[in-house]
Amino acid sequence: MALMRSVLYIPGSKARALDKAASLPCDAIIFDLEDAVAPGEKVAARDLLAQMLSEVDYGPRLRLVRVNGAGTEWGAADVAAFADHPGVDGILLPKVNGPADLDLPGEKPLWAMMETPLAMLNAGAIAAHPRLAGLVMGTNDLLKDLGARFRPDRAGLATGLGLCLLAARAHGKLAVDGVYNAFKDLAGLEAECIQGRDLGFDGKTLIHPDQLEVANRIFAPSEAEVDLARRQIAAFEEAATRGEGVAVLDGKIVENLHIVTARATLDKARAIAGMT
Ligand SMILES: CC(C)(COP(=O)(O)OP(=O)(O)OC[C@H]1O[C@@H](n2cnc3c(N)ncnc32)[C@H](O)[C@@H]1OP(=O)(O)O)[C@@H](O)C(=O)NCCC(=O)NCCSC(=O)C[C@H](O)C(=O)O
Ligand SMILES: [Mg+2]
Repeated sequence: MALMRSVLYIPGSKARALDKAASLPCDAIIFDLEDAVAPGEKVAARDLLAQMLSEVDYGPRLRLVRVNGAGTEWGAADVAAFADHPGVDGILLPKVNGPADLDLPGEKPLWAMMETPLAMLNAGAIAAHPRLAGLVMGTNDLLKDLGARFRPDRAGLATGLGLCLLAARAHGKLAVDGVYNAFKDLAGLEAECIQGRDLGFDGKTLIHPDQLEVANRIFAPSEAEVDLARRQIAAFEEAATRGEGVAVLDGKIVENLHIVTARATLDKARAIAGMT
């Protein structure tokens, strides 16, 4: 099972952070060449990143490179540098507007930043692209393009978040929530992680190592959820021995669909345990 609870952005220009990431408890890393890297550092960052990804062992962490957009002077060379790089698991494309933006050379899985109004309207077609592995919300750019304002309840983002989740799930793809900018405000991050988890996201993109613990905890099944999943499966199997298709547990019905969720919960808990 692909764990994506915590997905940490690291500027491709920062050698110290690139090195440090190999020991950080994140499920995935986005090595960023786009917004986190100043124009004057783009070429040097690409070279540094290519070298680090050849030399550093990032263990089980999924390694994604966010390249510059196709319309920039760096985009094509970024794709060429990483399309076949053995240290890279996937390419993350910024400001994707539609499925044609995913027609790239190479065979690596592609990830799409969902951060423009057009991407929201084309979310289904983007998620259906055969090379697309997952969607990553770019909530800063989306707020900017919508002319909306940040609010703790993320009302301005609700439609976009919902459309992208629907698209991802309709096509069996992963969906990762956007970043929480105030990286010292861990209580605010926790509230936003809970919201994203309850909407259905697989995890959260992060910008600072201090945010990892919150995302790893909130996007993992709790002990109570694991216990409930075990008891639901036991109750359902026991009902099945009596020829019944529905069990009752804690005053609530348990049907086959709940068992699918219960098994997924246990699979996720096992995958997390296997990481440590
Ligand atoms: C936000 C930061 C600029 C803060 O940097 P800094 O003040 O240097 O942090 P600290 O001094 O607290 O750092 C402590 C140590 O941790 C390492 N560190 C910091 N950040 C990272 C990181 N992201 N990954 C790995 N390691 C990190 C420092 O090197 C220190 O290490 P040491 O010296 O050994 O103690 C900074 O955190 C940062 O640059 N974050 C990433 C910003 C980024 O990537 N932004 C782009 C992605 S978000 C985006 O683009 C939005 C999206 O597209 C949208 O539209 O929404
Ligand atoms: Mg963005």
